Amino acid sequence: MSTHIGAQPGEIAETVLMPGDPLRAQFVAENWLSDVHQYNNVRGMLGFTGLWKGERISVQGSGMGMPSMAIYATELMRFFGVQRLIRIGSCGSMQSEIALRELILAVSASTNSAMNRSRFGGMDYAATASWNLLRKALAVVEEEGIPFHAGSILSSDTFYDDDPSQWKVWARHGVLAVEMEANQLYTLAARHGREALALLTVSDSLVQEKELSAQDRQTGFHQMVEVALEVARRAQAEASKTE
Ligand SMILES: O=P(O)(O)O[C@H]1O[C@H](CO)[C@@H](O)[C@H]1O
Ligand SMILES: O=c1cc[nH]c(=O)[nH]1
Repeated sequence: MSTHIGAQPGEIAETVLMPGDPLRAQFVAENWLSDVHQYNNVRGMLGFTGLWKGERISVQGSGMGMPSMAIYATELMRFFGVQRLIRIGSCGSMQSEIALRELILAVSASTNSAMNRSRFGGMDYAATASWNLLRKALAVVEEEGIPFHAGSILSSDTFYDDDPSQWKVWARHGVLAVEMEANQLYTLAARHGREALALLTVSDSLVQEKELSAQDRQTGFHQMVEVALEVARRAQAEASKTE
C-alpha cells in the first residue's frame, strides 16, 4: 500500500516527470498533456497522468529536499511499477558562465546529505544519471539547438546556509549548480534497477546574486518541460517496442 500517493494500480504511467513544486506539476499537466486525470492530492502533492504525443506520461510533485523526494520516488517505483523518473527542477548556478533560465543536464549529483552515508555505512557513492535518459536528452537538445550545460551538480540538504560562501568549494571542483533532490533520485533509481535523470533550469545565480520570481519558477520553464517530455516519449516508445 502506498502511504503518500493515493492512486489505484495502473493510474500512473511508466514514465514520470517530477518537479519539486506540485503546482508546477499541475501547470505541466494543464498545458502539455491531453486526457488528463489527477490521481493524487494526498498532502497537496499533486499527481497527474495524461497523453503526450500518444504516450502515457505522469507528472508528480516530489516536494523539496531529499527525504521528500525519497518518499515519492520509492512509492512510485515500489507500488506503481514506475520505470523512468525525470526530475524537472530549478537550481542555483555556481559558475559565472551559467546564466538565469539556462538548462542543465545533471550527469551526476554530489551531496552534503547524510542519507547515503547511512545507506553505505560511511562510504561514498557516486550518484549518476541513467545513461539511456541522458543520451536521449543530449540528442533532443542538440536536434532542437537548445543551449545547455552538462555536468555534475550538488544536491544540498539546505537552501539557506550559515556560511554564505560554503558553495564555493563545490564550484572550485567544477560543480555547475545546486538543487536539493537529484542525489537521492539517482541513488534510489539505481537501487530499484530503474532509470532517472534530472533536468534543471537555473532560477538563481549564486555568483551574480540574481534570481527569478516565484511565479517564474512555477510556470517559466517551458523549454525544460518540452525536453523532458520528449525524452520521456522516446524512452517509453523504445521500451514498448522491446517488450
Ligand atoms: O524547483 P524545485 O524542483 O522544487 O527545485 C529546487 O527548488 C527548491 C528550493 O527552492 C528545491 O526543491 C530545489 O531542489
Ligand atoms: O536548491 C536550490 C534551488 C535553487 N536555487 C538554489 O540556490 N538552491
